[in-house]
Amino acid sequence: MSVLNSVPFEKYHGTGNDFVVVDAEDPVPDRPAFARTHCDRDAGIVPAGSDRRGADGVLFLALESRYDPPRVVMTLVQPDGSVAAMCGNGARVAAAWAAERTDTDEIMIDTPAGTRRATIDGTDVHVEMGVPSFSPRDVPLDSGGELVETDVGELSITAVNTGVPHAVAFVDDVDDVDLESVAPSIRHAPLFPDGANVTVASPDGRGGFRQRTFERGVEGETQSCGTGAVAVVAVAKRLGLVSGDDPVSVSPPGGALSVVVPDDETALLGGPAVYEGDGEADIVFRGR
Ligand SMILES: N[C@@H](CCC[C@H](N)C(=O)O)C(=O)O
Repeated sequence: MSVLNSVPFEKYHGTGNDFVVVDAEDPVPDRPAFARTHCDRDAGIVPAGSDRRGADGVLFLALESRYDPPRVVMTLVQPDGSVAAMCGNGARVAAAWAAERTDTDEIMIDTPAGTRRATIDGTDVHVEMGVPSFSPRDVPLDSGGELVETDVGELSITAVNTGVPHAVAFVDDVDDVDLESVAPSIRHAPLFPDGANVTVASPDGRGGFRQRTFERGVEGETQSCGTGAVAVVAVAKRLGLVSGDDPVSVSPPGGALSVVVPDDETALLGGPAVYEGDGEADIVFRGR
């Protein structure tokens, strides 16, 4: 491993889902190596102003401020070096970062899963997340039909794509699930040719849901997952647990999100995006 130089970074989190943010104008030749090294929870970077080491991913953001509304191209490189097609909390962070630089309250975010519109209101950011799909081609699933309340590993799951694939299981109490132990066999099940994020949800007693997600790419549980929160409400609607177009509160361990899943229109994800601190990160080649 050779360290040649450094780039400025900022750190943001969306309900505890935390990201190192690097301006794509600053060249980082080996992005997977950079993400593997700096996201490490034991040895990764700590920004000035924060004591949380490492991150759930690196957001490389390319701002195109000549457009109205301004656009930002978002590339999320995860701690295992993979690139995620979409990230709900990452998109909220990308919008907050771009809004800060353009003094606007509306941003278009270009992601591998499509272009998403975001609106900013103080620290709250709402992102249009697209229409969730249960189709085997979209999830994707190695199956002739949709996967609804089907036993896979130790959970009864429903598969949905909300920008990335999720296997969602409703349980009595999310705290009773040993996620690190039950999730990997589902995350790697041959049924999911691209793998899946594994999300469990239980009623919060107030009409919303509690949520926990084991993330592909992080290969562990995160404090929050935005595509997972949308997946919870999409599956809840599919199973008849909720109806209508009203916002539903979804609470991962890191905070509270607001989710709207209309029948055939784009879903909406809302919640805070918070600046944590900044610093300089070594540029790393041939990372672990
Ligand atoms: N934390 C994200 C999801 C990131 C992508 C996921 N790990 C994958 O690879 O599918 C979110 O907030 O949506």
